[in-house]
Amino acid sequence: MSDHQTTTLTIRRPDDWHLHLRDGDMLKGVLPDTSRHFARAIIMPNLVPPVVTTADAEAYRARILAALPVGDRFEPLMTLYLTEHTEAADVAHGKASGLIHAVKLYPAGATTNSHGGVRDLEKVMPVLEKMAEIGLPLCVHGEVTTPEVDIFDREAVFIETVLDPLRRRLPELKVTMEHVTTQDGVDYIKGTAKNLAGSITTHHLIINRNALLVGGIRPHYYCLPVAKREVHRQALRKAATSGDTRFFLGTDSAPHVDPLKECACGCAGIYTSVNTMSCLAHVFEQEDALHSLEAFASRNGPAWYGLPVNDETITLTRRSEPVNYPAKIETDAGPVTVFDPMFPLHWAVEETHG
Ligand SMILES: NC(=O)N[C@@H](CC(=O)O)C(=O)O
Ligand SMILES: [Zn+2]
Ligand SMILES: [Zn+2]
Repeated sequence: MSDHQTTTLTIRRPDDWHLHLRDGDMLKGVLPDTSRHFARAIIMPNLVPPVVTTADAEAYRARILAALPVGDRFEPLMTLYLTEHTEAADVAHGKASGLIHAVKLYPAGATTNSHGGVRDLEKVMPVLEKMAEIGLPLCVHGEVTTPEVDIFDREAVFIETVLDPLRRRLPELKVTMEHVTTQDGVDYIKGTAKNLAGSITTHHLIINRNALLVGGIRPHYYCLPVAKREVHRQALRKAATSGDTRFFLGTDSAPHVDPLKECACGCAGIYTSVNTMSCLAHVFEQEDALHSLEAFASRNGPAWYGLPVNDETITLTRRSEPVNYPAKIETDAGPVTVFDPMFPLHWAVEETHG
C-alpha cells in the first residue's frame, strides 16, 4: 500500500482499446459515459447482426458519431467481425481506407453474440495471411468452446491449443489477446518478443470469482472470460501496473439491460464506462504505481495500434469524500447497472484540457 500523498494526477487523455457500444437506444444511452473521459475506443463488432464488412463498419461508425453528445470529441476505431466468409480484399480495403483498425476473432459460441464466429481456423487463413502482410492486428476472444473444458480453464487451453500454434504458423500476424484474465495469459504475453499484446479490463483488476458466487449469485459480476481465482487477479494487477508496453486498458464495458442480467440465464458483460478511471486510479494507487497509469490507459495502446498519443490531458483528483456515481443508468433501452467495485472511490476525473 502506498503512503505517499499524491492528490492530483494529470495524464494524457485515455483511450479504451475494447468497448461495446451496441446500437440504437443502447448506443445513445451509453456513449456519453465513454466520450466524457476517453478520446478513442476500439469498437467491438458483435452487434446483431454483426459488423462483418467494411460497408457495415462505415455505416456503424456514422451511427456512433450521430449519437455523440454535442461538444464531445470522440473517435470510434472500427473493427470487423471475422467470419468464415470474410473476404481478404474487403479487409485490405478497410485498412487502406483508414477505417478499419483490427479484425475480431470470436470462436463460434464463446461469448455474447458469437454464433456467427469462426468454427474452423483453416477457413480464415487467407484473411489472416493478408492481415499479417498489411500489418492489421487480429483481436482475439481467447477461449476454447469445447464442452469438456472447464470454463475456468478455457483461456489457458486456448493459448496452448489455438493461439500458440497460430502464432507459430503466422509469426508476422499482430495479435491482441483481449481481456486477459489469467496468469497463463500474462506469462504467455511476457514470454513473447513481438507481435503479441494484451488488453486488461478494469473489473478483472478488482474482482475475483468470489464476487460472482459468495453469499449468493451476483449476475452483475458475470462476464466472459469469467473472473478467475485471486492468484490470477494478482498477476493481472502486476502486469497492468508494471508499465510493460505490451499491456493496456480495454475496459470491455459491455452493457446489457438489467432484465437480461437478472434472470435464470443472464447475459455475460459488466458495464464499467462510468467509473473506470476512478477504479483504475484506486487500483494503481493501491499498487503504488500511479506513475504507470498513463502508460496503461493512454500510451501503450496507441503505440500498439500505430496511432499518436492524445494531445489533450485529463486530471484526476483524490477527494476525501467518496465520489458519487449512479448505481444504474437509465437508457431508452432500459436500465443498466453500473459496476460496483465494492469499495468507495475517491479519485475523480476533474476536467479536460483542450
Ligand atoms: N465480455 C462479456 O462478458 N461480454 C461481451 C462479449 C465479450 O467481450 O466477450 C458482450 O458483448 O456482452
Ligand atoms: Zn470477449
Ligand atoms: Zn468484449
